[in-house]
Amino acid sequence: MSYIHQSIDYLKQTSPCQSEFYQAVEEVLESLTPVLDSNDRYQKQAIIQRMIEPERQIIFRVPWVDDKGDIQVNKGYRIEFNSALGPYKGGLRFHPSVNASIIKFLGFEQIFKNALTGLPIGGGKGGANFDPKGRSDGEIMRFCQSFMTELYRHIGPTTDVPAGDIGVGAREIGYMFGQYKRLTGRYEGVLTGKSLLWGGSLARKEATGYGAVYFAQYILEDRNDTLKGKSCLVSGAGNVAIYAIEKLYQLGAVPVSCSDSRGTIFHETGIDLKLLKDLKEVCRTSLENYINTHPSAQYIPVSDYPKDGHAVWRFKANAAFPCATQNELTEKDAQALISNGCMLVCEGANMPSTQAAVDAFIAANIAFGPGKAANAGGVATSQLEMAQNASMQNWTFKKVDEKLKVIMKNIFDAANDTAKEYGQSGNLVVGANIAGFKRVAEAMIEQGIV
Ligand SMILES: NC(=O)C1=CN([C@@H]2O[C@H](COP(=O)(O)OP(=O)(O)OC[C@H]3O[C@@H](n4cnc5c(N)ncnc54)[C@H](OP(=O)(O)O)[C@@H]3O)[C@@H](O)[C@H]2O)C=CC1
Ligand SMILES: O=C(O)CCC(=O)C(=O)O
Repeated sequence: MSYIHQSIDYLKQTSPCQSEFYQAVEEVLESLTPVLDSNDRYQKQAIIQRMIEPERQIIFRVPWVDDKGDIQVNKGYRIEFNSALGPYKGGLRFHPSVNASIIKFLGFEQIFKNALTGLPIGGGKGGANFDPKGRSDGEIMRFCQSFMTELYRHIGPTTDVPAGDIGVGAREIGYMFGQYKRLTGRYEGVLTGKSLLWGGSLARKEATGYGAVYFAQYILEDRNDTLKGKSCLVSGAGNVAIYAIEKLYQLGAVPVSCSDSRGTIFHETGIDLKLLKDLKEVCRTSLENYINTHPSAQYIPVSDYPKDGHAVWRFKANAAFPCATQNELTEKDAQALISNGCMLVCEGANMPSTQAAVDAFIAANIAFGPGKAANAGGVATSQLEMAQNASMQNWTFKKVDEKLKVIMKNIFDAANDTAKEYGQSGNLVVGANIAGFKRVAEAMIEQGIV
């Protein structure tokens, strides 16, 4: 049995029932075969065994009182996965589906993503199985305060710096920061994605979506093409999807869809971005309401989705940007996109395509930007927020956006050049995994057996 398969077997025995985590690990390890075969230092140093085991896993009770006076209890997580390159860095997800498998897959992806940015940040992730939907502002605040009442002792501006993810935006970061400050008496850059009024960075809110579209632009540039005039399917209707749509418009593309957990909107003439922001950022309501303003758009409720996939990917378009959640794009969806002439898929979300879908894209020579490279603009800009906090500066939007573009170009070049170096030209999955891995592995070797 190969070294890689032994490692995966070991993982399955020691961390049972964590399918998303195995999926993320298998995808990375399979790409590393040529590196491991050509360099036995990594095997001698047990780099893979060390990399797939988090440095620290913190799991805690989050008790809080709802508006009816009833006591609720949730499960909180912070997985401090790898600090070879810097303080643990990665978001917090509040969603009822959160469990150890999901947080570990996200934390594992974060190690390589953060390495690709070239910035001094290690990988971590956290969250809770808390469902913010339908909760009042007071309930959200009490939950966030209770969550931070345990988390605060594990984090710090030079040790572990959480941020947002699904279900965690500026409001939740605000409540958590307030509680951290109250508990520690310190006003410091311990969280990113903060409000612009008190320590946030301009362009952080936009960075993941914008970054994914810049990444798509660099892929196309390399193929002597552009986004101009291209129809684009986008899934999701949250932070990443909204700002991907905004940047697509700015670059002359036509985003024609968005989706939330209840349904999909397809609007052939282009998504009404102002309305989308109003529905999701201001009213926090369902996309169903979109068709009240645009009766010519189509709304497909989840109950009408194909059994083996997501309605959004069954429409015809030139490009696709999955920006909602993991495994939202199946093999059948990939086949539908390919047969409808889609030529680019760029992942704004973390691991949105199943492994079979990724294999189908690579086999069909579709330009494919994997999430850990394409959506790294968010965490990279979080590091720019940390740099501004540490130096007590506020940079302009233009300055941050310019840095973001350069970082995304560097990530594209690193993944593209590494793919070529290992004889897999154009395969950015292999290129990103190897480039990220080597940076972390070399740092781990230099730091000894820890
Ligand atoms: N925010 C960031 O900076 C970064 C985020 N990411 C990744 O991007 C993705 C989206 O995150 P973000 O936009 O921040 O999150 P948000 O909470 O802002 O938005 C998530 C969107 O996806 C929809 N969604 C979530 N879960 C499901 C599900 N199970 N089925 C269908 N739709 C779903 C939500 O629907 P509804 O509106 O109904 O809740 C919402 O529209 C995630 O994979 C995240 O890990 C990656 C890098 C950075
Ligand atoms: O901004 C950050 O620190 C984290 C972003 C994130 O969670 C991610 O890249 O998936």
